[in-house]
Amino acid sequence: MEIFREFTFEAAHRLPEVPPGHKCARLHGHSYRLEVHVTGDVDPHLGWVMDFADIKAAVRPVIEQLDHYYLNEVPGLENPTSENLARWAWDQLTNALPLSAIVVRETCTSGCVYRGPV
Ligand SMILES: Nc1nc2c(c(=O)[nH]1)N=C([C@H](O)[C@H](O)COP(=O)(O)OP(=O)(O)OP(=O)(O)O)CN2
Ligand SMILES: [Zn+2]
Repeated sequence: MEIFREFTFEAAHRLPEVPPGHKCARLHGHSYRLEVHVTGDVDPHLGWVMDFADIKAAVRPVIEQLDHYYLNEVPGLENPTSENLARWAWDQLTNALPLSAIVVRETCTSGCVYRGPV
């Protein structure tokens, strides 16, 4: 079964590789939403895959690197698209959690789903 927990953070970014005149080349910010999905068997006694609190504890140091930062200055996020942010978050968390997906939402209508390297 798959469970998830959602986190939010505020951050600024610009996209350095977009064509000249693209609006996203300009400095701007988002109220990001990061969903961390983990997978596993449901423990028959506890009735859960994992305590949501354990997901929160694992993700906290990741959010602390992002919240109220200029993402372009975070090592590994020099081109902070949703896609690169999802991959970066996966790499940060893959040793701590049995990940199945990372979902990044930049806005209410735009985002990406990363299910790990294939
Ligand atoms: N595939 C991607 N496309 C875009 C990304 C991205 O990370 N991956 N990022 C951006 C910008 O960060 C932009 O701020 C967000 O995009 P967009 O959905 O266009 O945001 P708007 O709220 O401005 O959308 P409108 O509906 O046009 O108002 C761009 N593309
Ligand atoms: Zn943006």
